[in-house]
Amino acid sequence: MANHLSASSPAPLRWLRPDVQPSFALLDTRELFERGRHAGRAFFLRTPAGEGWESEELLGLGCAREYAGPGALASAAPALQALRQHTPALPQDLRLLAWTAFDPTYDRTHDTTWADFTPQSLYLPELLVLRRGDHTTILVCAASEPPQQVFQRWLSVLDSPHSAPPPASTPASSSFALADEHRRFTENVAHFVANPDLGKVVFARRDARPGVADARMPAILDGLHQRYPECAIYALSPRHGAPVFVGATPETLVSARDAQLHTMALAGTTRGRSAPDSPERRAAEAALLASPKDRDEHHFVVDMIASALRELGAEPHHGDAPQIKVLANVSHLETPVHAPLTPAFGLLDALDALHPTPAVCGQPRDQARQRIAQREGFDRGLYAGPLGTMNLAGEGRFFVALRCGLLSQSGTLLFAGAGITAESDPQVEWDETGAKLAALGSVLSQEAHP
Ligand SMILES: C=C(O[C@@H]1C=C(C(=O)O)C=C[C@H]1O)C(=O)O
Repeated sequence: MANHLSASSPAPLRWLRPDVQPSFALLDTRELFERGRHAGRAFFLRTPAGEGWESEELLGLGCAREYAGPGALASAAPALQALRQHTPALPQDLRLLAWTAFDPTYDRTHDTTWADFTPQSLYLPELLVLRRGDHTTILVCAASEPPQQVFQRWLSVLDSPHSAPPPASTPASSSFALADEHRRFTENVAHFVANPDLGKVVFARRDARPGVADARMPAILDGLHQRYPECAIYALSPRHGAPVFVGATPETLVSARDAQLHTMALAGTTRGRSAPDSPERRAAEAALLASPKDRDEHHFVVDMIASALRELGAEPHHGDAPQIKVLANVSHLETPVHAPLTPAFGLLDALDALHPTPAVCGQPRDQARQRIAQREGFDRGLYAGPLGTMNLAGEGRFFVALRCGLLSQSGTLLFAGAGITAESDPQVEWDETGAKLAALGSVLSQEAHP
């Protein structure tokens, strides 16, 4: 179970690097996620090569130590330093896994969709499996039990293909009138356009899909990877039997590696209604590059990222004009932003300063976040929040959890949003969210009729 530690009580951690490759090391990481999630917390992340990183697959099972609750990420640095001091020779390749809700202060009283997910967590899993090409690293961390015992426990879970099905989980969509979704979203957009009192606001909406059979999880993760090879594919189940938050995101929130910080502005979207590289998609991308509405929407994000980094003491660099990021379902405007890291700030400081960018929230940020909480009508939970991993040297990669859904046996709740400015058209924005929902939606439909 998780133990909540403050920096002042840094109990030493025990760890183990098994010297024999266990039998499960031969199995697909997605299959291990499926087996492991029936026994405890499970986190899967497949990241593409880029920003100085090789592509890798990571699986974290269980939780040996957790820093949870408000400000968990922002205030973690001293706690981690204490942990390193009190646990000699902690391996550098150990990973902390983390997520933050889009709005950790959102009042969940009337919306229990995300009840299983603590709004913020930074934690060390009990079992970490890291795969890069043919190379697999396995690390075990233990808070109180001997690490060998923790390892044996996970071995017996992972060696058995017949994991017990989870108990019936909270029906993800039960408390919502999804029928109202179109009316609420388009009214929100129309209302904003009639009185554009902010530069930009991002409104989201949901959709539901039927449940998928339990054992289909590995196939869903594989389907996402096949269709979105340039995206980070993620799945998180916070405890035994909880719903699984799953998605394929194209958006890096922040990455720190080799003294360089990387982030991006990703905003401005075209559906193209056709395959990447088709003449029709190319024409839509040219129109996107020339669209003042999309360029405006994009520039809010570039400007905010650059000024947030400058406030941290960084010197950000980026190109003058956006490029096109092509995905199977949509194309986006993208501006990569880089900055040398300095001793004055680290990855978690940058994450705290950048989230939420106007790509998922709006500008000015606080007013936009308030507007979303007042008008959107549901808890975004982890949708549009940061999700990623970091090593103990402070290098890591965090993504914006987009193109996602909350899967339970009773159904899947999908989430997507669109940047709204004074020039927005409600139905066009609705259609854009439809194309974004299809990222996971199309893979789920394939899985329903394999
Ligand atoms: C909000 C989402 O996507 C974000 C909004 C975009 C836009 O408005 O054009 C584009 C990329 C993302 O930064 C989403 O996928 O739900």
